[in-house]
Amino acid sequence: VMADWGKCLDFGVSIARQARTVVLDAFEAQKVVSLKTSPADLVTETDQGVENLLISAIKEKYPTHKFIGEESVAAGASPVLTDSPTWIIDPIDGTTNFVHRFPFVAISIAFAVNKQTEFGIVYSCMEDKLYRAQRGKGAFCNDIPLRTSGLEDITKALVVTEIGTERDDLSLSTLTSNIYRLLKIPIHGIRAVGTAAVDMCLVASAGADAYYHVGMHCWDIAASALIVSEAGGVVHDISGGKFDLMSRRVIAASSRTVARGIAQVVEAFPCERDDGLPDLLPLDPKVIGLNLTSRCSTLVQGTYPKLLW
Ligand SMILES: O=P(O)(O)OC(CO)CO
Ligand SMILES: [Mg+2]
Ligand SMILES: [Mg+2]
Repeated sequence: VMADWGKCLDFGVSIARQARTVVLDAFEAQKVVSLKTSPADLVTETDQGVENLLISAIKEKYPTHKFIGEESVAAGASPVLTDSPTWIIDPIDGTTNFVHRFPFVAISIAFAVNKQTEFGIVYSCMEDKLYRAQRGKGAFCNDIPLRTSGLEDITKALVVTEIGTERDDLSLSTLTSNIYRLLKIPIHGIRAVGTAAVDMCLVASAGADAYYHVGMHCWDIAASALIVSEAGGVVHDISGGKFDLMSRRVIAASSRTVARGIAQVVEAFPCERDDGLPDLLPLDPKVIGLNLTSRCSTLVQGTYPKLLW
């Protein structure tokens, strides 16, 4: 007998709605911003607050369930996916957008059992779009069924990717040469919304034809990967092979043909797996604000005068 996790999904939706009100309340306010892995990898008190709110609500209802949460991992928790029921949480996907008030931020919640995603929820907060999918039961946005575009011809594709937070030469040159080679195919265009979860939900809802990236974490893409496949799309590794949730490499597309076309031109840069090297994220993020580090002071002071710093 296959377990039906529908009740769990409903609970996830109800806490995502609560969490959205916290995000909305904080959106216009001044934010205390800290750094994680790079001068462009930001976190705020709201990220941490929303994650705590979600995890404590789930713990109360399902005391035996496990968690992989972005900010818990940043604080030292180990992101290992076991066969136990596990909630994979990104409390704010699009923190840079959130900090700048660029109005696309999402709460991403996935639920996996036996390492298989059973449901995914992506709440695009400012748009008030609640995307969800349950394995084998389709994908929806605000209760409207979703279907990918089905596009086969890559030369007509609108492709979404992210710029990411890596700022080393190898990552940046791979990132820009990938975009260059895609544009040279040619394709219709490249977009980056600033939240991988929403990017992939755009593929699920046919606003875009494909998404690819190297360097996202499982909490960025777990929920939306299921939403894409339940909407009739395909989800692959960047090589075109089988998707691996912990590998940080993904192509989500309207069709196998478009996915293959992207896999042919896109290269991966080395990227530590989520389950292999938990020390990737430092335990003690540097608080900027008054304590500006020299490597980010120009960026911070010169570019974002409206913020707390
Ligand atoms: O804002 P977050 O959760 O760090 O995620 C980003 C990763 O670059 C966008 O998906
Ligand atoms: Mg994220
Ligand atoms: Mg996040």
